Amino acid sequence: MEQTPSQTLFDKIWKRHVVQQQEGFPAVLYIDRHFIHEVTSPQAFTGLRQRNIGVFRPKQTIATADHNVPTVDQHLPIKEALSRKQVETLTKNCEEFGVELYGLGHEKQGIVHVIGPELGITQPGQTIVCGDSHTSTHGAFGTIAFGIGTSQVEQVLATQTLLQYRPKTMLIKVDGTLNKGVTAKDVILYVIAKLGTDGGTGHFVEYAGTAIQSLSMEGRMTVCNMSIEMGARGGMIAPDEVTFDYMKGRPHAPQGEQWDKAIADWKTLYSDKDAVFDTVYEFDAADIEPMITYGTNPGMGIGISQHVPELSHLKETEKTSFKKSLEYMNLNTGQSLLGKKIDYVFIGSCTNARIEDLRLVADFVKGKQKSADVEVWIVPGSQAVLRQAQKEKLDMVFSEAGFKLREPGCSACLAMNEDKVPAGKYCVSTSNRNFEGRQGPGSRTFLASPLMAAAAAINGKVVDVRAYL
Ligand SMILES: CC(C)[C@H](C(=O)O)[C@@H](O)C(=O)O
Ligand code: SF4
Repeated sequence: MEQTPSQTLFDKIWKRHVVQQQEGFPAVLYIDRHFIHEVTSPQAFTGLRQRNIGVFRPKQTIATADHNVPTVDQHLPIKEALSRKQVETLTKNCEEFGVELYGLGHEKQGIVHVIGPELGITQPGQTIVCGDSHTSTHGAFGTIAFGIGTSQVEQVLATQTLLQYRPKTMLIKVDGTLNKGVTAKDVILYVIAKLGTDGGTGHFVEYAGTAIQSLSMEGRMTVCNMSIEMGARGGMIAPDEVTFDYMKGRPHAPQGEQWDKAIADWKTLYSDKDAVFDTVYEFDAADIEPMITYGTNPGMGIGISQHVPELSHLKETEKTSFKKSLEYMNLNTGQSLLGKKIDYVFIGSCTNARIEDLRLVADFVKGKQKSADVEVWIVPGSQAVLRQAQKEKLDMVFSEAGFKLREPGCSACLAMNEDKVPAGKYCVSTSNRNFEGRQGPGSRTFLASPLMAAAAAINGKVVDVRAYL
């Protein structure tokens, strides 16, 4: 009998989902799970309506309201007109087309990439799409998960399939033990700083190696979440015991006999020993220190003991945008960020607003007080995270420290609601993007881990968290 050639994890999942493939054309790919939110779904539903067609498999689409929701007084009508309209439109569309909605006030509401995994809707081996770039988060479970545009949202609603060219594959291996104070967020900020914001272009990444395996599911989600920030189509990690333990008993996870069957299948989801990737990078965990970004893209990151690069380190073509970026941030080349005074701290987003992140922060700030000059927002990723935080009395720890625990949503990650960092102010943020104006017009963002953010909140300036552990 002919032996199956070695396959990557990506190929194994991809092949299972190809409905049709003609040479030279995109594959027709079956989609297991489709998440939607209020920003990128309205035109898709309008398109269906215009063509007089329904949602082909409504049970495979799950909706939540996250980008435009306020994070205080969620029980009241949304004040801001545009946000209110977006959320109302989503509600109407879901009702009309028979899609389950975890809307504002629903106990399962939250950021789309937080609730999918938390409810067990995201499962190893699936194909998952959403009209949102950070759909890559779900890859932490060993799925092919990626963001799509609104016209593709319409395609998936109508057919449960998508036309896709097979991307190239990339292996990013991080071996070794993470240093004290170094978290999953630092790992991915480090990788992006090394590869640049276009380092992953055209590729689907698989993260592997002992440092990646040592991460919790929350940590793995943080890593996969930011794959898109280096231009990759998505990121994935082979499922293992950590994955299965996380999945077990979740509301939508398989039960009983189905569970055993699922586990047997999920155990086959890994890249074969001799599988060939188009591109391979290897890193040593020992080289990674707590990271911080200084510029206006997530690739502009440094270890906290390092300095903003000198212009002489850059290619001629990079110099202009680099200078513009530093002007926006009001920083200088060669400068250390240590001691830089800050105004806001945002602990939230689909990168770092899971219960583990909140626990880490609470553990660090317990018995400490925030700096009087800093405003601190903690925005849980979901209602479930909020409830769990309250159950564990983390809310008390936060309020004693002067941190405000708000209600779930995307919030100041992209400031589509009222949570905006004012112009010129500095914010240490656990989110994934530091673009110009991302957290509000003129706002300045330092991306970092929840630990680094918590330490900045207490000290009122950028510090090396390792000095406080
Ligand atoms: C609004 C949405 C389309 C967008 C995305 O695709 O990522 C947002 O979630 C973001 O993080 O910028
Ligand atoms: S939390 Fe931020 S990155 Fe995540 S989906 Fe919302 S806006 Fe996008």
